[in-house]
Amino acid sequence: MPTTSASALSAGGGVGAVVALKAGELVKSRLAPLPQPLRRRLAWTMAVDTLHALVTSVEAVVVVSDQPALAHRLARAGLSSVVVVPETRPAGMNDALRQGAERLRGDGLDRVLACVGDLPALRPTSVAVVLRGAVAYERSYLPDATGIGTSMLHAGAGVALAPHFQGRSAAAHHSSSAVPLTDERLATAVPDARRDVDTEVDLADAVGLGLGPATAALVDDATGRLGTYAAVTTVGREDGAGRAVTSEGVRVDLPDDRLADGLRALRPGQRLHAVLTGTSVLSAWL
Ligand SMILES: Nc1nc2c(ncn2[C@@H]2O[C@H](COP(=O)(O)OP(=O)(O)OP(=O)(O)O)[C@@H](O)[C@H]2O)c(=O)[nH]1
Ligand SMILES: C[C@H](OP(=O)(O)O)C(=O)O
Repeated sequence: MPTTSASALSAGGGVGAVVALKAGELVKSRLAPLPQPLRRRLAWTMAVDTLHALVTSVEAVVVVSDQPALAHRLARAGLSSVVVVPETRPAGMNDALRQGAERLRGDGLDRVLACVGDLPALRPTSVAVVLRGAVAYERSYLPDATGIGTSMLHAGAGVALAPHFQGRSAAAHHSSSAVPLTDERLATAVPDARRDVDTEVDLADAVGLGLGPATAALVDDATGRLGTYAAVTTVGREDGAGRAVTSEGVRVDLPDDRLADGLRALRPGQRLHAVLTGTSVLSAWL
C-alpha cells in the first residue's frame, strides 16, 4: 500500500533512469535459434530503442556495463547524453542496477526508474504514464506482459531501489513491498512498456505494437519477421547503388540508407553483417 503522499514524492529533484547491459556475446541466450551476430544485433537495437524512449522522458539516463566501447557506440546511435557507469563489481544485473542508482542519487536525482533493456516498442508517452502512476508510491514496479517478470521498478525520493530482477521478479518485487502498477492504477494500458522481448514470439508481439526505428530496421515490413542473416562482402557500386555478395556468392543490393550506425563510404571488399529480404539488404552493420 502507498505509504508516502504524492505531493511528498513529486517534490523531489527529478527522475533518473538506469539500465543494465551485459556484454554482447552473453546476451539473450533464449534467442539462441538466431545466428549469433543477429542475436547480438537485436539485443543492441532493442537497448537503443529502449534508451531513446527513456532519454526523452527523464532527466538523466545511466547504463551500467562492463563493455569498454559502449559510450562510443551509444554516441553513434544518437545517445550521447546517456552516461555509462563502469561495472566495478561483476555481480549480476541487480548489483549493476544498484550501482547505477547510487550514481543517479549522487548526481542529485531523487526518483530512480530501473528499466530492462529489451523494450523495443517502448514509447515516451508510456514512460510518462508509469512515472505519473509511480509518484503515489514509495516503491513500485511494472509487471511485464506475462505478469511473471518485471519491466520497470521505481523508487521515490529517499527510498532504496532494492531491485529483484530476473526469474519470477514480479513476485519478488511484490514480496519486497513494492506496489504493482496495474492498468487500473495507471488508469490506462501500457502494453509497449510491458513487452520485453526474450523470444521470437515476443518479438512478433512487439512488431504488432510498433517497434522503435533501430529494431524496425531488422524486420521485413512485408512479413513482420526478422530478415535473414548473412555475412556479406561489398563489391562496389553499380548504377549509383551499392552492391554486396553473400558467402554463398549471391549478389545483393546494399542501398546507402541501410548502413547502420553512421557507416559511410564503404570500400569494395569490406565484410559486413547484414539482414536480407530476398536479394536486398534491410540493414548492414560492422
Ligand atoms: N551490467 C550487467 N547487466 C546484466 C547482467 N546480467 C544481466 N544483465 C542485463 O540485464 C538484462 C536482463 O538480463 P537476463 O535476464 O540475464 O538475460 P537476457 O540477456 O535478457 O536474456 P537470456 O540470456 O535469454 O536470459 C539484460 O539487459 C542484460 O544485459 C550483469 O551481470 N551486468
Ligand atoms: C530481467 C527479467 O526480464 P527478462 O530477462 O526475462 O526479460 C525480469 O523480468 O526480471
